[in-house]
Amino acid sequence: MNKETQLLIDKGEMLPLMEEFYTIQGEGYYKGTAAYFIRIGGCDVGCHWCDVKESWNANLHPPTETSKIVENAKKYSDTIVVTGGEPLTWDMTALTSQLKNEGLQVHIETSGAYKLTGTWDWICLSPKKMKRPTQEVYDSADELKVIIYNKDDFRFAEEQAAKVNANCILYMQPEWSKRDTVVPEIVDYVMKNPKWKVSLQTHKYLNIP
Ligand SMILES: C[S@@+](CC[C@H](N)C(=O)[O-])C[C@H]1O[C@@H](n2cnc3c(N)ncnc32)[C@H](O)[C@@H]1O
Ligand SMILES: Nc1nc2[nH]cc(C(=O)O)c2c(=O)[nH]1
Ligand code: SF4
Ligand SMILES: [Mg+2]
Repeated sequence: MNKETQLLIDKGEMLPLMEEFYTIQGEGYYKGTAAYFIRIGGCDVGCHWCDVKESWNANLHPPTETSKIVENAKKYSDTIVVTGGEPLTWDMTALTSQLKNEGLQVHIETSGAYKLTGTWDWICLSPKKMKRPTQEVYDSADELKVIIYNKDDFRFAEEQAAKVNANCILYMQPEWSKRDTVVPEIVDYVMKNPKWKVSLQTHKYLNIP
């Protein structure tokens, strides 16, 4: 990559764009809502069950001008979900300020592992054991979405719930490959601990992106 491109990426004026698609938000609070997804490449958190491992290597995704991403996205939806990869790998200031200038609602899906940049209407924090979220993300998260893969994840979920702000909505979401065993455990847990809600990856049941 040439120096000029690297400089623009450092400033958030270019981003490694993996894919973009108009779909229905499948997960969490906005489940069922039409939204345009911008998936930015690059993540070194390393979840072994990650369902988008192709996103991890940023070098495989073309550096794309942030202004072009915005010009395109605004044609599709009033609600934009920025995901990845881990979007907070990059400076989200330019992307979100341009999306906000277009009057769009801007949501993020993040592990919270890196510095919180950008202006967000909705922050979905999905914390990971390997790289813990920053305090700023705990303080700003609108929803906490803990992925349940095994029994220890219930303990981790409570640990994370103790760190988020009081208004944060709490979700447990089954890890997809473990859903048959984990869903009954989540159902039981949520009935016993009703501060939690269930989130499913409904797009996978609907066979949409
Ligand atoms: C692919 S991640 C990208 C955004 C960010 N890196 C993060 O982890 O929040 C988007 C969402 O999918 C969740 N996710 C990834 N793989 C999953 C799986 N196999 N089953 C259930 N949820 C999964 C993540 O926890 C996160 O909430
Ligand atoms: N439909 C749909 N909803 C989603 N919610 C979060 C997703 C993500 O990968 O960040 C996702 C996704 O990939 N597709
Ligand atoms: S943090 Fe997100 S993108 Fe990165 S490996 Fe974990 S689930 Fe995948
Ligand atoms: Mg997904």
